[in-house]
Amino acid sequence: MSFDVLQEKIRAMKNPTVAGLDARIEYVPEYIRQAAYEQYGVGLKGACEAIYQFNVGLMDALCDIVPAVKPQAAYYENLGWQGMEMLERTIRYAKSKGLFVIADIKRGDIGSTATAYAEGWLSGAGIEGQQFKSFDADCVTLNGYMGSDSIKPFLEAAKAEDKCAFVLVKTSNPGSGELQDVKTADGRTVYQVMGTLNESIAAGTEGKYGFTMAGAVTGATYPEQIRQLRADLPHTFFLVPGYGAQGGTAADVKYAFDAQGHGAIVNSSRGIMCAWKKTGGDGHDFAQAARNAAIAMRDDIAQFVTVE
Ligand SMILES: O=C(O)c1cc(=O)[nH]c(=O)n1[C@@H]1O[C@H](COP(=O)(O)O)[C@@H](O)[C@H]1O
Repeated sequence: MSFDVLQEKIRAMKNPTVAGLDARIEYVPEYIRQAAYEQYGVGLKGACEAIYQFNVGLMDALCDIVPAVKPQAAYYENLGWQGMEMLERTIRYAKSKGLFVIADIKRGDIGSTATAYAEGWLSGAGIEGQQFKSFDADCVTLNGYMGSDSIKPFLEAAKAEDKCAFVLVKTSNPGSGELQDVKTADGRTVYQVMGTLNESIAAGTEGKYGFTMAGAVTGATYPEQIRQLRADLPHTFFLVPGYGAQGGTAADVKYAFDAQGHGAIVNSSRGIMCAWKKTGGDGHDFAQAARNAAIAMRDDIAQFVTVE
């Protein structure tokens, strides 16, 4: 249970960051796309193979400096069943390289349906009384705004295998305040209510670092809210997206960490994947450019946070 596995990896690499794998075909260098199209044709299959080659190159370049990857399911669903098959291969490859895999699926539904999602992404599909592995991620993102019964099935599925989940609390997007910042009768914001509910659902699952298996998503674009949530939720591990491409800085994300530099991981997707577009090259340097961007992000955050 809990976030111990991820926290250990972060400590070993002294790097509390996760590389997003939000693979759009436009992010893949021309030479990789052309090779895939020659073999498989211009279409869904060719695009999937190009993205897979790109993902593999990124993971090879990043796996000794970044502890985790976060493939966003939308970019794979976008390509139909072949995209989902490629996502499964991407997850398997990531795990073979020792990377912790956060499947960014943002699911949320009634209990029975949540159970089906949880089996699919974490514990395996239940068939004739047995569990058969499907996507087998280490962690998922959830939209828990349907309430605790939409989250609990994931925690049940995660428990058996030391997996975990991040639940949306205060998201990074411009519209997040429209509902999440609304004040309730007792003066708390909706995101505070969500964060507290989420921590209470998972109470008792704290691991050796003190964090439960139900983490929270807190966007880098709202540093004051992160600071408040860190104080409110001492047992909640934070996923902090919005660094880089969305404007979040190292000075903003520092509030997500506790005094030991534990309890949070910061995501960058486009900032790492698309780094090659800023080198002036033709894309053959994409892996080195991603690696340099990941190292720069690590060092940037290290100015403010020391992981003990
Ligand atoms: O759950 C998430 O990861 C997430 C939550 C949130 O509030 N904001 C947010 O940007 N994300 C995801 O984090 C990634 C951000 O990508 P970049 O802006 O390219 O670094 C995308 O995969 C988003 O779907």
